[in-house]
Amino acid sequence: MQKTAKLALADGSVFTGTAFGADGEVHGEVVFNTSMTGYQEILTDPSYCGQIVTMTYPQIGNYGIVPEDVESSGIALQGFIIRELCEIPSNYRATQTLDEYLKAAGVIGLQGIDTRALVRKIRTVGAMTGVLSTEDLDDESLVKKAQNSPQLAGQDLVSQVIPQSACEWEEGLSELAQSSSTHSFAGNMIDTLAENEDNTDCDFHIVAIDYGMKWNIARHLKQLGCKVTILPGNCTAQDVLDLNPDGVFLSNGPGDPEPLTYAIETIRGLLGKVPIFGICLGHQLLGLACGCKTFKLKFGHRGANQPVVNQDTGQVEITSQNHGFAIDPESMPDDVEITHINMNDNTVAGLRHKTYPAFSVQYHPEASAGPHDSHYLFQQFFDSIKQAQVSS
Ligand SMILES: NC(=O)CC[C@H](N)C(=O)O
Repeated sequence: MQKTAKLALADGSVFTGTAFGADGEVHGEVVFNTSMTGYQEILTDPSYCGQIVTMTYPQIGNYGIVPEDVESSGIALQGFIIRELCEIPSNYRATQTLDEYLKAAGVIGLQGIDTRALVRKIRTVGAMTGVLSTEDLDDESLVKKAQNSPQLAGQDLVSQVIPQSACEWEEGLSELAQSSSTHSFAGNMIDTLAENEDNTDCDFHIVAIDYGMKWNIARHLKQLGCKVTILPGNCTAQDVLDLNPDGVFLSNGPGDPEPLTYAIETIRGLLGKVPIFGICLGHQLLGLACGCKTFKLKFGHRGANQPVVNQDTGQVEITSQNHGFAIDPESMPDDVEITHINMNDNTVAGLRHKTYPAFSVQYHPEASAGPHDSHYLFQQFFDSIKQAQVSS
């Protein structure tokens, strides 16, 4: 029998549809993702912690759930909203339906609402707090709860998703990922996998600081031929330096970067001592450590076809993105420069320190899901480590 579920937003609107996945009630910031595929990678991306995610693509679940395609050990997002759930997936790799997966993970799903209307509202008003419930179906009560839910800005959500302890990461890219990368159409980009042949003579040690890292990033770092040690996002600069790394990677992660003062302090303690590469939250934290400020975007960038222009080459990369905050270009000190710009709204998509070997991007070169145009950034990190060894 079909069960009703409702989404109420802080602006007073209520969307009524059908429940799938688990029962219950959650609150979070309601955001949308425009990717046509990749719902499993989105569900398991820890950067969505604290958010209720709506997919704009109209049918979700049609290729089921594949155990090898997860990006972390669980689901950190609060709730999942779609137009239509596919109940009979068609995929030889799938072992479960999306409905079964969300039920087992205790995540509430809502389907059958007008997701276009919801997305247009978010685009007009901005990302808002909302409540998703299968228990309380009273509109007035739900709207009140949505209005009283905590705002995402100002919270430290990283502490909810960082690993408990350090570990060594051993897994490279899967055969499937390698073959799809080799056959990608990013013809004029440096092919990371082909370049790896040259990396085998270098025994570099990369420390990846994990603020809620997507596993495909760790796989890419391993694929460079490096030893990869993962440290929890609350580590100190001394913890990192004690491992004597050749390079430090700063991961993606959830929420507002500004309250993460411990992470900013750690990065300040590493700047100039070791080459640094940051992705998404890692990019924002590197910017903050260099003296930049961040601000909240109206509704963020979440999707797999965000065009970014590389300021060095003039080439456009089609990128995978998931962020709600960005670096304020006005706040950029003289020793930091912009390397990439988002072509949709001209926001900062990449930066580099002018004297220290440190660079970062606001988007996701590891894709998962998304295009492979930006894989070259991993090799760029490797090359910056090599360069630092030569000049030291
Ligand atoms: N994917 C990420 O690392 C997201 C960064 C940050 N939480 C933001 O929303 O802007």
